[in-house]
Amino acid sequence: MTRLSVNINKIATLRNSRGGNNPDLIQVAKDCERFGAQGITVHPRPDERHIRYDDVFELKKVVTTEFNIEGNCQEQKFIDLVLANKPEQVTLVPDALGQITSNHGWDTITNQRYLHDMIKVFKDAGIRVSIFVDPVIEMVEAAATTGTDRIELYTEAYATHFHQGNELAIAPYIKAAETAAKLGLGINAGHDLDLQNLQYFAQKIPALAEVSIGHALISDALYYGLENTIQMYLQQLTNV
Ligand SMILES: CC(=O)[C@@H](O)[C@H](O)COP(=O)(O)O
Ligand SMILES: NCC(=O)COP(=O)(O)O
Repeated sequence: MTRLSVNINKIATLRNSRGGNNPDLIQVAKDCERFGAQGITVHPRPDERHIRYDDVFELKKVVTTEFNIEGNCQEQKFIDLVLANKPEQVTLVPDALGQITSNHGWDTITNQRYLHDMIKVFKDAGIRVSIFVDPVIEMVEAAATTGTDRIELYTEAYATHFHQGNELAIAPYIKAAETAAKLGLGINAGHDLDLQNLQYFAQKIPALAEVSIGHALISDALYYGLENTIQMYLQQLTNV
């Protein structure tokens, strides 16, 4: 069954908006796992707009499922943070500093040598590596020679077109996943997945190991409550 990793960036956004510790990020992470989350994902960005570097050290102490740290390894501070905390997984994302959110995968062809060397650093530390890629066959093929354990398919395009009624938007993701599986790569996915588009995606993508979901899930929790919401997302991943 595809694992659900809850991205708690937006809990930190709410906390930081008033400068205190409410909501308590660490307690929310523990509660997410208690409610059924099979992983906790965070994406500390250099401007610490939501997840702060210090949060990662505190989360490492309490996360008992799978801890997934996302970020741009072109920042030395990120490399040091990951190596100091040794999460189960690091997901390398090529975000520029000023981006409002992640909006593209790696060019695994032009960054082949760089990614190969960076991935080795994390794998030598015993950390599983996933790299964020667009559903483009050539990018998936080049990902396979970087040494990465997994790819994370960037799903914004799927999510956007799905909401416009275009289920054909899944096609490039199926081809990318089939190529990844043939090349021995694990398959994760994330960005803009939600209660409406998740089940169809999970049904169509072979061997989908993990989805990391944050923005929509935390937004849904405002209406349904966090425990209910996590259960609703898990339900979408059951028997697909
Ligand atoms: C890599 C990705 O698509 C998301 O995990 C990203 O972490 C979202 O970042 P924000 O929560 O800052 O939008
Ligand atoms: N890697 C995707 C992730 O962690 C959460 O993305 P989103 O659900 O906040 O768009």
